[in-house]
Amino acid sequence: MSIAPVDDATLARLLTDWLPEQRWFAGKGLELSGVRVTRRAMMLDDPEVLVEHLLVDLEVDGRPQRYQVPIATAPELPGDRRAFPLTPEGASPVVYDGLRDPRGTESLLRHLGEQAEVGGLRFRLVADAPVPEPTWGRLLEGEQSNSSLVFGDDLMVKLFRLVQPGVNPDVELHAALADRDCPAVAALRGWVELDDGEVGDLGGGPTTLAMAQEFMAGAADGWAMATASVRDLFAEADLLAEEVGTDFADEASRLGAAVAQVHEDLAAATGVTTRDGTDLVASMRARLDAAVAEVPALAEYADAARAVFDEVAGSGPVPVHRIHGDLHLGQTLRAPDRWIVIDFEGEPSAPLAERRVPDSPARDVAGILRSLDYAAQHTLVGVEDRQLRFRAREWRDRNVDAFCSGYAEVSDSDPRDTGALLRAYTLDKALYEVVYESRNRPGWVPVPMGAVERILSAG
Ligand SMILES: Nc1ncnc2c1ncn2[C@@H]1O[C@H](COP(=O)(O)OP(=O)(O)O)[C@@H](O)[C@H]1O
Ligand SMILES: O=P(O)(O)O[C@H]1O[C@H](CO)[C@@H](O[C@H]2O[C@H](CO)[C@@H](O)[C@H](O)[C@H]2O)[C@H](O)[C@H]1O
Repeated sequence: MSIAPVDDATLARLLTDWLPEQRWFAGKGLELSGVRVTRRAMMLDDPEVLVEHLLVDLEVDGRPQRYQVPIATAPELPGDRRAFPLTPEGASPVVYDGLRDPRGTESLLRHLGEQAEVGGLRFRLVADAPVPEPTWGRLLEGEQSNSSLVFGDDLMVKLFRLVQPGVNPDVELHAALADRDCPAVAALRGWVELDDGEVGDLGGGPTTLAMAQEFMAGAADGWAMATASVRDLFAEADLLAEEVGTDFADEASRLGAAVAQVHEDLAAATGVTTRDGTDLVASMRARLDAAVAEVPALAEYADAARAVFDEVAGSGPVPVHRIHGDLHLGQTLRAPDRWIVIDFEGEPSAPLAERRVPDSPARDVAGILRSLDYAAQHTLVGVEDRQLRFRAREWRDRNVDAFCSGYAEVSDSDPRDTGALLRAYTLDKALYEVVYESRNRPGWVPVPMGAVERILSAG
């Protein structure tokens, strides 16, 4: 017996309740309206299950967003796993998350292996990529803005949830880095794209929907490693940082070298130009104004912060090239043999055109320096222990130095020599973090607020 797909209007109604519950939904807590299914494509038409690919348009607080949502429709939920149903209990047929159906994920991999064109979706492998053996995919359960499936032990496919017209920078920059044989990223294996005349407003060219890349089994997250090192230092009251078994300095130095390698290769692959200092700080000034408006406690720092940005504005042209753009320790992985940098998508909610503007590598360096400060300080919010505070600063300064030394071994510039520029980017990131934390983790606000104060008092 064949299964009938649920109609568009019913789907839109089900999605209105279901989307806000999804981890990757970017409009949490905001008003959701106007949910419409604007595109449907059949990915698997099996007697036991239908798997469809949907593009869903909606408004979040009055602003348009487009998501891709694979769904499965079947007589019943797949037995042994949580399927995240859209339909209420007892409904028949059931509609549920298509990425949680093994038959659905296997069909996705089969399309990729065959470089198929299905319902207008083009599945592509890079020239020398191994053709994957069909198998089902396991969905990663971390806090992600996208959804990643792992197949076997060496392939990962990430679906970009928010769909914007054009090539996603994650695929674009992984491809550029692959051309340079950059060792500090996972190998790009393929992608899925849509060249869509039907929807009309996708822009005409290819729009990236997903990226396939090498899965680094057994890799450790940079943030997890750094925070484990800090915890161990705090537990060993009598030892210096270099005497603790999990001292991070050698790793920080290797990470610095890896980030510098990524920058060298991005510069070579995408070209170096210059931007005037005034242009470069325009977004920093705007962010400062918006941050002060949202978090009034920042007002007392505003004049001093403006002076930091003015210094860069008056400094003439600054070399720029494509960079990562959203780098922090959570975007780094320590594979058994090397560090790699992941997730070159940039800030998913920013327009693609903005994310593709060349910028100074100092922005990425500042991202890691801020992250090292976070790793050292975030457990000490509200803790008065002066000894621990001293040790946290010591850990941070030691690892900032190690990271910069490692960076300077590969690059022809040492981040510590880029004074005013690095200071401006670090301040800009700390201001962004004050707003981010006040919205998401108010208890953590003192971490970036302390950094704003420190950066400005060091002037
Ligand atoms: N190539 C990879 N190999 C192994 N794990 C990876 C790889 N890329 C990403 N990951 C894991 O998946 C998580 C999410 O990846 P990421 O690219 O940051 O997704 P998102 O864009 O959703 O934030 C990472 O935190 C990391 O743990
Ligand atoms: O989701 P993204 O990876 O794009 O980044 C957002 O969330 C990050 C938190 O996960 C946030 O990072 C801040 O906290 C980190 C520790 O949890 C710390 O390592 C970073 O240095 C700090 O900026 C990031 O700012 C935000 O954009």
